[in-house]
Amino acid sequence: MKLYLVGGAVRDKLLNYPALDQDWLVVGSTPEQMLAQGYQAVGKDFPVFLHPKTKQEYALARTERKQGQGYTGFACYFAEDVTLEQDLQRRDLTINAMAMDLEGTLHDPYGGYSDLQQKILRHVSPAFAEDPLRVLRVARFYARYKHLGFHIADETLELMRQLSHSGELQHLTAERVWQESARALQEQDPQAYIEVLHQVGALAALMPELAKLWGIPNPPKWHPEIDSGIHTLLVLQQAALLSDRLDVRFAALCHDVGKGETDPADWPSHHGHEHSGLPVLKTMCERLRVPNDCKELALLACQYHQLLHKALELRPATVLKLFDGIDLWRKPERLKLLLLCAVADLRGRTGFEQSAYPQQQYLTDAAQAARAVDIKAIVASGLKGEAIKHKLAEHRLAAVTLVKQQWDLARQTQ
Ligand SMILES: Nc1ccn([C@@H]2O[C@H](COP(=O)(O)OP(=O)(O)OP(=O)(O)O)[C@@H](O)[C@H]2O)c(=O)n1
Repeated sequence: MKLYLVGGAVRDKLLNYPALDQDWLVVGSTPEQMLAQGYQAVGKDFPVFLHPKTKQEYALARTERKQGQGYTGFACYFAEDVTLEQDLQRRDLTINAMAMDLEGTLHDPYGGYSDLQQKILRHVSPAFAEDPLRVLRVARFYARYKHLGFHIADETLELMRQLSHSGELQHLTAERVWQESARALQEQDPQAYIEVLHQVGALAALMPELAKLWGIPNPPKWHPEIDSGIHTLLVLQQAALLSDRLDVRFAALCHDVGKGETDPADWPSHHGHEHSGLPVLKTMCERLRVPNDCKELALLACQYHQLLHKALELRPATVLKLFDGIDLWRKPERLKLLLLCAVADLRGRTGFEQSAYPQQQYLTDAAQAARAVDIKAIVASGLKGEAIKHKLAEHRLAAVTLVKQQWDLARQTQ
């Protein structure tokens, strides 16, 4: 039997990019031989084994043929006679279809090295279409390597377009779509993932609530970029500069879904989009089985982003209502995360990329003052039940009022 390092590990080694895991390919072996050598079988559908010591993955060379629709319809053939070239041919991109043997020799039958040097994401063969998730994978690799100058080959974009319009994406499970999207959102250029999905029609198939935003105008005074879809991409880009967190990036992506609900007669204004977006976003998150932390932050960003922008004009009582609404008291970190989305929302407009956002410091100061109110002292004063709640609210209001007075004074003297 012969062993090869394959896939992402080879690609990232040649790119000098940090690789997370190492996948090995075994040519000329059988499950029985692998088990006899102490490997542990883990693959349910494919012949994959864990090395007894390193626990790295070793897969037997295989060919695959799609049967029927969706992910589960695969006929997988593995036997001692499956060659390296055959196994590499069933893979998605040429840069993922290279192998390196234990002597360090590169095996590259499909031109992966040349594509890597020319920075091209190109599919290996028509077998690409056998797993529609690959449309999302290519967009994710683009989000990862765009800053290095990579682009997607025209013929691959065309294939992605055909797959997206064929209805095949509808057969992907929510788990696979979310897993791929979550990984993509954590890449260096997450907006590039959404942009490509939109370009090939995959966004309309998987997240129509977001795809709908393209073509919907905003007032040019506040949004020189005008289009709500372009704004969404810019906001996600800014969010990625501000935070590595998936929940923040997802919330930034979704904050404006309500604009898709505005009556075109009211364009370019979107009065009330913070509220009209909520049921739409909830449906989208439930369909995609978005984890609760991401879903909750996205719903709050949708509901409160406008109020955060107006923070400096709000009465202290309204600031407290905002704090109640986001449950600042039990989840203090939320305000910080929502403010990151709000900063991204402001800077995600052409010409506003460097804008200051004093609301961030003001609300941080107000929250700190409100949270510093000593509940124990109120309880110790002998008050009971509702009276404690009222006194607490009174003290918090006084604390926020003081912060507001200091801020107003500072702004007047500037
Ligand atoms: N739908 C898929 C999934 C995987 N692969 C192949 O399996 C390899 C390993 O897949 P995976 O670990 O998912 O991706 P990596 O390429 O290792 O990338 P990452 O760095 O994102 O893990 C890929 O390189 C590719 O050759 C594929 O062709 N089609």
